[in-house]
Amino acid sequence: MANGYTRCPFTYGLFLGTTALFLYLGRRQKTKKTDLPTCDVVFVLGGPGAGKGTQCQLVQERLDGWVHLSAGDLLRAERNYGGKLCDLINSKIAAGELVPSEITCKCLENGMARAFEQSGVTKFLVDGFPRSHGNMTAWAGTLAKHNIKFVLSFDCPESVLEGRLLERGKSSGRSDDNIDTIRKRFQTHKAESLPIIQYFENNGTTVHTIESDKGVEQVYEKVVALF
Ligand SMILES: Nc1ncnc2c1ncn2[C@@H]1O[C@H](COP(=O)(O)OP(=O)(O)OP(=O)(O)O)[C@@H](O)[C@H]1O
Ligand SMILES: O=c1ccn([C@@H]2O[C@H](COP(=O)(O)O)[C@@H](O)[C@H]2O)c(=O)[nH]1
Ligand SMILES: [Mg+2]
Repeated sequence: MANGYTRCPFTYGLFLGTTALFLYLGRRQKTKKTDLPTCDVVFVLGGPGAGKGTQCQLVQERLDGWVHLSAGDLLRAERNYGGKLCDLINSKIAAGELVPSEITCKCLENGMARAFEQSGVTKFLVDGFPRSHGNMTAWAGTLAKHNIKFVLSFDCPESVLEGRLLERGKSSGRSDDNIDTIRKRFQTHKAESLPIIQYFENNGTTVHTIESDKGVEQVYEKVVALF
């Protein structure tokens, strides 16, 4: 039987689109927190497989108050949620390229807000961000009030990184832990992320560089001395 929607597919499409947008925004609203206070932030950088996640986890477990937020993990969670950003995030990660900065910053902002809401924490190890000048600009737009204590940069030869990621790829299930994407991630790191270290050094933010081709506990000894 014909009704208004079958008679006018455009109106029907508009109705569906608007409903989907409201549902999406409604879901986002639940995780949005507007009264996040000024927080302490340490940016943890380094090539793919440099040990950012491993060391941040140790700091979170062993030092009081610090919370690990991996930009990559937050993006993977957003992708897995399956919202309208899913395909874009998925394709960028699988290609070893960077996700648009506004999306990453929104994920970080929501992640910080959630952690604050849950346990009142205000000290964050931001792992794997910023990775480009665009990331820096987006951070300055919405997250500038936070206090960047210092940058922790892990340095490790590419041959070691490649071996670690291939090994991790046997069980990680990550779409980017395969040799082609690993090499693309190295390129992205050199072209877009390494210049950010230089940027911090030139602009008065302290950068601590630690060689991470040592054992996990040896690296941790150097890391913990900075806190
Ligand atoms: N110091 C280390 N010595 C040997 N293996 C390590 C060391 N640190 C981390 N690893 C291993 O290397 C792999 C990559 O480590 P991790 O996930 O911490 O790196 P990451 O910098 O977060 O990488 P990505 O950028 O891909 O997320 C993991 O399998 C981890 O167990
Ligand atoms: O700030 C960021 C962090 C990550 N990405 C994308 O995610 C993958 C995986 O990041 P890991 O830190 O290795 O978990 C990365 O290759 C990018 O595609 C990003 O775009 N911006
Ligand atoms: Mg990681």
